[in-house]
Parts: sequence; C-alpha cells; structure tokens
Amino acid sequence: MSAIPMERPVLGDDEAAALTGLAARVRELAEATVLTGAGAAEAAAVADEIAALTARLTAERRGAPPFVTPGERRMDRQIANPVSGPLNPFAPPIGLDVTSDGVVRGEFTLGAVYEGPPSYVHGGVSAMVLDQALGMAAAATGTPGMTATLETRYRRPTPLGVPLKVEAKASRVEGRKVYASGTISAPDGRVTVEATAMFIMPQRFVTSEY
Ligand SMILES: CCCCCCCCCC(=O)SCCNC(=O)CCNC(=O)[C@H](O)C(C)(C)COP(=O)(O)OP(=O)(O)OC[C@H]1O[C@@H](n2cnc3c(N)ncnc32)[C@H](O)[C@@H]1OP(=O)(O)O
Repeated sequence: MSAIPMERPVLGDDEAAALTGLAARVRELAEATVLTGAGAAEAAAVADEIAALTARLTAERRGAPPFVTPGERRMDRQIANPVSGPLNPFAPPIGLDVTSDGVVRGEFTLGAVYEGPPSYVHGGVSAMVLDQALGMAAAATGTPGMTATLETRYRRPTPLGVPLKVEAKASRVEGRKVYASGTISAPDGRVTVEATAMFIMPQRFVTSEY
C-alpha cells in the first residue's frame, strides 16, 4: 500500500517537452545551490523567490508523477524515474539504451549534487544507477521485476565531473526470478563499481500489468 496512486495521467508531447525543460532548469538550480558562494542575505532572498515559484507549480498539483506513451519499450513511459527520467530534477538523467541482445548501456557525468567522499560519487548513487541498469536488463528478458537483492562491490572511487559508463546484462531467468550483473567504469576503462542483482516479478503482477 503506497500513498502514491498507481493510476497515472499520460502527458502529450508538448507538455512532456515543457516539463522536461522545467526539470532541466531545476537541475541547474540544484547544482547552483550546492556550489553558490552567495552570502546569507542573497541566499535568503533567492529562497523566497524559489518558494514563490514552488507555490506557483503546486497550484496545479497531481497525485503522482505522470507517464508518457512509451515507444518500443514499455519501461520508457516512466519519465519521472529518478535515474533516467528527464522529468525528474533529481535524475542526472541517464539515457539507457538496450541492445537487441539485451545489453543495457549508458554514458553519464555526475556533478557536485551527487558527491559522497570529496570529489567522488556517493556510493548510494552508484547503487541506484546500477539498480536501474540491471533492472532494465532484467526487464529486457521479458520478465520485469522488483529488486530482491542488489550486491555492489566498490573497486575504486568513482570520479565526479568526468564521463562514466554503465553496462548491464541479465545472465539467467528462473521462473519469476531474473539474475543480472553490471558495472560502472571510469574514462580510463577501469571498473569502479561491480554489481549483481536478482529481480523477482511479484506474484501479484503475474496476472496484471507491471
Ligand atoms: C519495467 C521497467 C524496469 C525498470 C528497472 C527498475 C529498476 C529499479 C527496481 C527497484 O528499485 S524495485 C524497488 C526495490 N525492491 C523492492 O522494494 C522489493 C520489495 N520486495 C517485494 O516486493 C517482494 O518481496 C518481492 C517482489 C521481491 C518478492 O515477493 P513475492 O511475493 O513475489 O515472492 P515470494 O514470497 O512468492 O517468493 C518467491 C521466491 O523468491 C524468493 N525471495 C523472495 N524475496 C526475496 C529476496 N528479497 N531475496 C531473495 N529471495 C527472495 C523466495 O524465497 C521464493 O523463493 P523460491 O522460489 O525458491 O521458493
């Protein structure tokens, strides 16, 4: 039972494009916020202006993030996904492609808002990226599921501000369970994080839409 309903409004192209543009500006705002050298008075003044903008957006508030009509892949309808969703200011967002043989690949650069140890990516953020990539690889088998287990091995620090690669692939399907593995690698090609995961299509979704 969740406080966010399952039913979703479906955006048209124009609205999706406008909200994607809005999210991009908010993403810039988040980075500007963590990096600003504004003094206390300026920060307080900007906070008031942002509060006014938030009130403006909240005037027409939905009960849940919207979807778009998916293209070839049903998984692409969630445009507010926190990893890949262009509508979500929290998402980098990372474009993830699935090849015909089920390999998921994406290239991305993470900025200061994702910092864990100074100058490096937060380990939870790396896990989130891998969860999404491995989950998409699992879904590409035709058996989409929820993450039941996710094991990450942090081999070396993942640098901020440089192009990173994520790659994932499912290794086997056993009934409702799908096993997948993947990596994040740095520009020099060295793997910084490895992950393995098992996804389970919930019993309750076997007979309904995921
Ligand atoms: C389509 C687009 C895809 C996009 C990618 C999305 C990536 C992101 C995915 C996520 O982040 S999902 C959010 C994080 N995960 C969760 O919140 C999952 C919470 N857990 C559940 O909802 C359920 O526990 C779960 C769906 C995982 C399993 O529930 P079921 O009721 O279907 O399992 P059931 O109890 O029938 O057990 C089936 C089998 O799985 C095993 N099992 C269940 N949960 C397990 C677990 N957590 N770890 C290991 N094994 C598990 C269980 O022992 C049993 O094994 P056997 O077949 O050998 O008897």
